[in-house]
This record gives sequence, structure tokens and C-alpha cells, in this order.
Amino acid sequence: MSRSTDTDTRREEISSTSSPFVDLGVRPPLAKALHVAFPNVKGPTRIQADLIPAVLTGKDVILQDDTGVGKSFGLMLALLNKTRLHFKNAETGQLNLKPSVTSLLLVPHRDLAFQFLHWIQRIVNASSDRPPPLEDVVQVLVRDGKKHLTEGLPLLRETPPHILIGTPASVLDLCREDPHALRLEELSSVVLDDVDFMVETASLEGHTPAKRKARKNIELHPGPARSILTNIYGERRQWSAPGNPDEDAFHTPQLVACSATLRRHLKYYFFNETGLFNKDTVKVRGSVMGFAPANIKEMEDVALRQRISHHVVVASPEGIKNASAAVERVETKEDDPEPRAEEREQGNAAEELMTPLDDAQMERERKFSMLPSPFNQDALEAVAMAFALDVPSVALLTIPSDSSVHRAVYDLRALGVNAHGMNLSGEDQGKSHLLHGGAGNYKATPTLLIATPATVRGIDLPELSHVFILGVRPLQERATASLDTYIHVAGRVGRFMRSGKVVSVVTDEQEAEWVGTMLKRLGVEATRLGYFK
Ligand SMILES: Nc1ncnc2c1ncn2[C@@H]1O[C@H](COP(=O)(O)OP(=O)(O)OP(=O)(O)O)[C@@H](O)[C@H]1O
Repeated sequence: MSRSTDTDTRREEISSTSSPFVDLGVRPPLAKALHVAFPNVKGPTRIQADLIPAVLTGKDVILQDDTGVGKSFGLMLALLNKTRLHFKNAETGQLNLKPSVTSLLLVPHRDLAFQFLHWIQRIVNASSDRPPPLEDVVQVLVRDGKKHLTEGLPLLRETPPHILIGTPASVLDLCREDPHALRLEELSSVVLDDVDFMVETASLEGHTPAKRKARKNIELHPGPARSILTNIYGERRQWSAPGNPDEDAFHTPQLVACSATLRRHLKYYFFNETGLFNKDTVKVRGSVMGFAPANIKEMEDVALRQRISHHVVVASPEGIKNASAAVERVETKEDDPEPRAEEREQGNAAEELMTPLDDAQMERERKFSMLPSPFNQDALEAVAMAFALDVPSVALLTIPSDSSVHRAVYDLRALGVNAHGMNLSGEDQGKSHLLHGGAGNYKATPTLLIATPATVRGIDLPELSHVFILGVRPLQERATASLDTYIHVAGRVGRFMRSGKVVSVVTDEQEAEWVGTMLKRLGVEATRLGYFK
């Protein structure tokens, strides 16, 4: 007789109760596996209650809501719930016995692909005592040397998964290598999470030479996501023209696009310029692009923006201090006590607070020790100090996209920080923090994960309490893009009732002022950190 486990008991308990997800159209076995895998997910968030049924209708969906409200998680559930697709045999016209890829989920970077993979893996493992092989359900295709072609492509041909998750560049590589492997136009759905980062568009306003050049540039170099979309949907406008007798015979996959930031020019591209979206597209929209709540009653699942505090710290040879415009913080009873140094003062030597590096990283360390650092050392010291005083478990540091993550890791480790480049397929680099239960886990060695703004979009690390941002200044020329970047980077904290701090580290008051202006546009102001002057 087999021993019963906690998971078995939980599955039995759940089988006798109905799930609010079932009311949205989620099949009971999936709802049951969801509750076993994610016991904290008791019911849908407000946006999921709209989004899941919308995706399940099969119509096109455009979705916009704040960061951290469950958009990606809801998309994953809807895609898992879809009926498995079988392509028709091109010669006989009969449905193939072997199932095909049902949905293609395009994401802007590899770590988001791995995050989805981990979520799905957890649900698959909870689905039964003998779960199906993971590769039947989901596969990830990211550029990793040529591995996506030498290993990913043969696996995809042999075992087409229900959901294929990939970056646009890797999917385009695959389609060029073997145009028949994926049969893009026959898929059931194509989903773009964080679409604005994958499909580049330029502002429609203004006819300055710089703006004209930006628009021309996009035309000449459309980028992989645009190429894939044109490939699949390029003829849609022509076929869906009113009065076209063949309109119904023309199948294209459902198109779903989602982000917290959807600017007007992107919508124009989708609806007016290209006609990629169908005319009966469902628009799912929550609160949009700001940190100030529009309506307090609606804040229940809108990531509780008040719980993110924003800080601007000026680091210079004269010392580290709060920006002069920063205001005193008004304490609320939910606020975390600060600083947290006492939780960290367990008598640990600095070395014990470091998790080891792998061989490649060690080799890099040796090289870096011979070269001067490109980073402002005052700024790094400010990060190191705030990390030591205030971070209980995990923090994130974003550095400008043209800087070296490896070098930042090296420099911060030299300052005693347990720093790692973020890589959600590696344990110390983030994977182990992906599925943890959230705040309160102070036992693990505190870790600072380092990444560029582009590679943190959509990432959800439940224990994350702090985001440090270095190098806001280079983004100045493109104010709207900078604002969107800030929204996505800052949105890694303050998710699902958790609090969090966003600390922009700048090197002079002028830069601090610029950040202050940007915060004003978001409806918030910088508050002082108690442990800096
Ligand atoms: N219904 C739910 N109940 C409780 N927690 C949930 C629910 N749905 C999602 N979550 C959790 O909320 C977190 C954020 O979800 P998700 O990443 O989907 O947000 P998002 O809106 O896509 O954010 P972003 O715009 O930053 O990508 C995840 O940790 C997820 O496990």
C-alpha cells in the first residue's frame, strides 16, 4: 500500500470543493492542480477574472494592467487550459494522431521564459501521482549558443509541447532553420507577454529628424517579433476586409498581447497601421501606468502601490545621503520596521555570507582583478551599505544595459556583498528564490541579483524586498521610455500585498532632481531612508 502524502491529502480536500477558477472556465483537474501547487492562490485576481475567460473565447485579446497583478500567471492558466491541438496532415487532410504545439508564448528574455517553465512544472507535478513528462506540456526555446537549434529543434519535432515558450529571436531562428517545425499560422494562440518590449514602435508625434529617423530605422530593421507577427498575420487585414466572401475560411491564431505599459504608438501599430488585431478584439484593462491608486476600493489586488516606497540616494566622494528633495516617511502600521540590520547581525563573518561562484565566474574574477572598474565606486558603496543594513533575503540591482553584469558582480563581491548575475536557470543566481513563499524567510544567505532593466521585465521573486537602480541618467533623452523602464523595474517589488523599496542611486543632485521629476509623473515622491544622512 502506498503512503499518503500531504499533497495527496490536499488534492482530496480540494476535490470536494469547487474552485472560483472553474467558474471562469478552467477545467476542474487544472484548478485542482493549481491549488495544490500554489496554495496561496485561492481565487482569481480582478484582472484574471476578466482575462482568463477572454483568452478562452479564442478571440484576440489586448491586456493592460499594473505590474504584479497576475497577468502572466493568468495567461499561463488560460494557455494550460486550452484544448490540445492536432494539425491536419497536409496530404490527407486528416487530423494527425500526434498532438501539435497549441500555443506559442513569446517573452522578451530568457529568464521570463524560465519563470513560466517553473510555474508550469509545479502545476504539472501537482496534477497527479504520475504527471506527464514536462516536455509534453511545455518547452523553452531561448538562444543559448546554438543549443536551441541543435537540441531544441529535434525535441520539438519529436515531442511537440502544448505550450512553446521562446524569445522572438530564438523562434525566428527556428522558423528559418525548419519552416515546417512549428507551422506558425496553424497554432491556436500566439501570446506576447511584455509586448511593448518586443515590438519596437516610435512616437507618432513630431516630425523632428530624430523621430523620422527612429521610425525609418524600425521600418528597415523590424526586429524578430515584428517579423514573426507579419509572417502569421500579414494578410489578415486583406482577408478580414468587410464583404470578403472567404473571411471565415481564413484561419489565423488568436493573438494575445499584454503589458503594464502599452503606449499609444504600439496600439496604433497593432490596430491601424497593420491591422494585426481582429476587429472583435477583447480589450482587458485594469489600472494603468502609475503608482498612485485611482480608486482605493480597486486596490485590493492592484499590487498595493502605497506599499512600494521610492527613494533617491546621492552617492559622491563627500558621502552618501538622501536626495535633498526626499521627504520624511509617514509610517503606517503595515510598514516593515527599518533598518533590518539586527536580523542580519548573527555574528556571521563576511565570508559566510557569500555563496560560492562557479569556475567560469572565478576565471572572470581573476581577469577583472587586473582591470580598472567602469562603475562609480561611490554608487556601488551606497548599494553595498543599503544591502548590508536593510535587505533580509533578496534584492535586485539593475545596471545600465551597456554595462557588464559580471563586472558589477565582481565589484560588489569585493565590497562584501553576496552578489550574483541573475539567471533563473541557476540556483544561486535566482532559481531558488523563484518559488519561495515570500517575506519572512531570513534564513537563506541574503543575495543581491544583478541584471539589466531589459532582463528583469516580468520577473517575480516573492522574497524580493529591494530594487536598486544604477544609472538613471543615460535614459534621459527618451523620457517616456525611461518612465516605462522605471515602472517595470520598480514593479518587481510591491507585488501581491508585499511591501518593497525602490532605491535609485545617483551621483549628483541634478540627477536626483531628474529622478524626482519622473517620480512626480508617476504620482509619487521620494522618501528618506533612515540610515542615510
Ligand atoms: N490569483 C492569485 N492569487 C494569489 N497570488 C497570485 C495570483 N495570481 C498570481 N499570483 C502571484 O502573483 C505574482 C505576480 O504575478 P504575475 O507575474 O503574473 O504578475 P504580472 O501582472 O504579470 O506582473 P508584471 O507586469 O510585472 O509581469 C506571482 O508570484 C504569482 O504567483
